[in-house]
Amino acid sequence: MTWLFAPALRRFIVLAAAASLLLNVLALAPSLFMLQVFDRVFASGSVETLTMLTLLVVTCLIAMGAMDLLRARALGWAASVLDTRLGPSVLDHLLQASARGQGGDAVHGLRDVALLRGFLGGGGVLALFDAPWLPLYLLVITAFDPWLGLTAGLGALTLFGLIWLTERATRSGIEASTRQARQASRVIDSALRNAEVILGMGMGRATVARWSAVNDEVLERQMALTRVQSLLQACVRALRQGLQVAMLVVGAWLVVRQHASPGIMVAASILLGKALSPIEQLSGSWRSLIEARAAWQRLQGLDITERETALELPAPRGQIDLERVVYAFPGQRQAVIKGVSLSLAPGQCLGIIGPSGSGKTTLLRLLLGIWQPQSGTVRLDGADIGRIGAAAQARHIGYLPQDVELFAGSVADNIARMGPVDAAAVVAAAQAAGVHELILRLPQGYETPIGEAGAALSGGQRQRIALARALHGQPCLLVLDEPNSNLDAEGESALQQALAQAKARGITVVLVGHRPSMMRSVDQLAVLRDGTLDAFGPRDAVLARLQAPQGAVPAVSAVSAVR
Ligand SMILES: Nc1ncnc2c1ncn2[C@@H]1O[C@H](COP(=O)(O)OP(=O)(O)OP(=O)(O)O)[C@@H](O)[C@H]1O
Repeated sequence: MTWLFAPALRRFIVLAAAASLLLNVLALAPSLFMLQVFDRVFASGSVETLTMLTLLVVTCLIAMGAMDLLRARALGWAASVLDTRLGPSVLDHLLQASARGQGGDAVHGLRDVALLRGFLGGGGVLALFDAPWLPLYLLVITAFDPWLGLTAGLGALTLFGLIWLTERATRSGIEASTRQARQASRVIDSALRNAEVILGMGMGRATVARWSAVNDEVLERQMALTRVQSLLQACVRALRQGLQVAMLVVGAWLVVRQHASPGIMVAASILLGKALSPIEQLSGSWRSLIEARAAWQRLQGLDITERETALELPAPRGQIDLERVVYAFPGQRQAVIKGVSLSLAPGQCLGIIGPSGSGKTTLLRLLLGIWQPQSGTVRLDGADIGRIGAAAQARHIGYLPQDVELFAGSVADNIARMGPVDAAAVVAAAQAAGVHELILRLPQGYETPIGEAGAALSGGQRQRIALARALHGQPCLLVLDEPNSNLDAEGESALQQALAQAKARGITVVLVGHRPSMMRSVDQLAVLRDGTLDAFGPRDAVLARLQAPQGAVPAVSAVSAVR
C-alpha cells in the first residue's frame, strides 16, 4: 500500500495514523476499567474509587470519539486530495494517450482514481490502520498472564495466516476479473461508437453475443471470488469466536488454579475482542484492498508526470520549420515519417498530397505537437512545438481534422472551442469560415444545441462549423486535413474564400487534400510518398516536375487537373 504514502497524501495519512495510535491506546481503557472494578472496587467496596474510575473511563471514551472523528476527517481529506490532484493529471494523460492512439487501458484511469477514493472512505482502510496495533493488545494480555498472551498470539497468527493464504490464492483471480470487466466495457464502448453500422448491417446479435461471452466469464469469476470471500469470512468469524471461548477457558483455568483474578480473565477477553476486530474487518474487505492496490499500480504504470511548464512566448508569426522529422508508431520498428525537412514562411500556404497511407495525417499531427517525433524537431517561430503549451495552442493554432466530431454544447460553444463565448469573436470566426448564414438558418442560430458528436448536423455542416472553430481567435497557423471531403459546391466556395482571407491575414496554412481544386490556392506543394518528401517547392515548379515523364507519379496524377 505504498500509494498511501504518496507525497500529496502523506500528511493526511500521518495524521490518520497518529489518531489511530491514540485511539488504540485509549481503547485499552474499558478493559482496564473492568479489571479495576473486579479486582479493586469489588474487593474494597469503595464508591469513590468506582466514581474516579468511571470519570476516567468516560474521559477516555470521549477522547476516543474525537480521535475516531479526526481519523475519518483525515481520510476524507486524503480522498479529496487524491481526487483533485490525481484526477486532472490522469485526465490530461488520458487525453494525450488517446490522441496518440494509445488509449487502451489508460481510459480506465479515472475509474481507478474513483476506486481509490472509495477505498479511502470505506471500512477496509480503517482496519488497515488498526491492525498494526494488534501487538500492543497482545503485549498487555501477556502482561496479565503469559498463558493468555500465548493463546491470543497463536489465535491472531492463525487468523492472519488464513487471510494471507486467501490473498495469495485469489490475487490473480481478482486481477483477471478486473481485466475481463474492462474488456467487456471496451466491447460496449466500441459497439456504441459504431451503433449506426451495427443497426444498418444487422450486427446486433453478433455484438450482443460477443459482449455476453466476455461478461459471462466476468460473472463466473466474480461468483467464484464471492464464494471464497464468504468462506473466508465464515472461517474467520468461527475462529474468532472459538478463540474467545479458548481465552475464557484458559482464563477460567487460571482463576481456578488461583493464578489469575476473574478481572484479568474478563479484561483479557475484552481486549482480545478489540484486537481481533480489525482482522475480521480485513477478511471482509480484503478484495477491495487488493483492488485498491492494483488500481494504484495501474495508475503508477500510466507514468503521470506534470507537463513541462510551457514557455510563455510572444504571439508567433507562423514560421514553420520541420527538421529531419522521424516518427514511428509505438511498438513499430518501421518509421511512418522518415526524415522530413521543410520550412514555411509566415503567411505561406502549403498543400500536401500523396497516396493513401503515405503519412499526410501523421505529418499534420506532428506539426501540431499532438505526437512527438522520435528524432528531429518541429518548430513554430523557432520554438519546439511540443513545448509551446496548451494555452498558446488554443490561441495561435487552428486545426480541422479529417473526421470532424463536435462536442455536446451549442454551436457558439463549439466555435469558441468550449471555452468562454465571446459573441463578437464567435461571429467573426463564423464569417471568416463563410458559415454565418448557415448558422443563422439553424433552429436556434448560434444557440442551437449539438448532440454528442454533433448528431443534429449533417457531415458538411459539421465540417464548416469546425472550420469556424479552427479560425476562432487569432490563429497564426491553420492546419486543415481534407477540409472539403464533405462539402457541396457552396461549402467548397466558402472554403476557398476562407483560405484567401486567411492568406490575406498572414496566417500560415497547411492543408492536406485529395481533390485538385483544393490545391489551386496553395503557393507551396509537398508530395509525400511512403513517409518521405518526394517533392517540395513552389506549387507550379512541383506540378511541372510531376508532369514531366520521368517524374510522373501515378498516385498524384490528379494534380495535373490543378493547372
Ligand atoms: N494509430 C496508428 N497506429 C499504427 N499505425 C498507424 C496509426 N495511424 C496510422 N497508421 C499508419 O500510418 C501510415 C500513415 O497513415 P496516415 O493516416 O498518416 O496516412 P495518410 O497519408 O493521411 O492517408 P489518407 O490519405 O488515407 O488519409 C499508414 O500506413 C497507417 O496504417
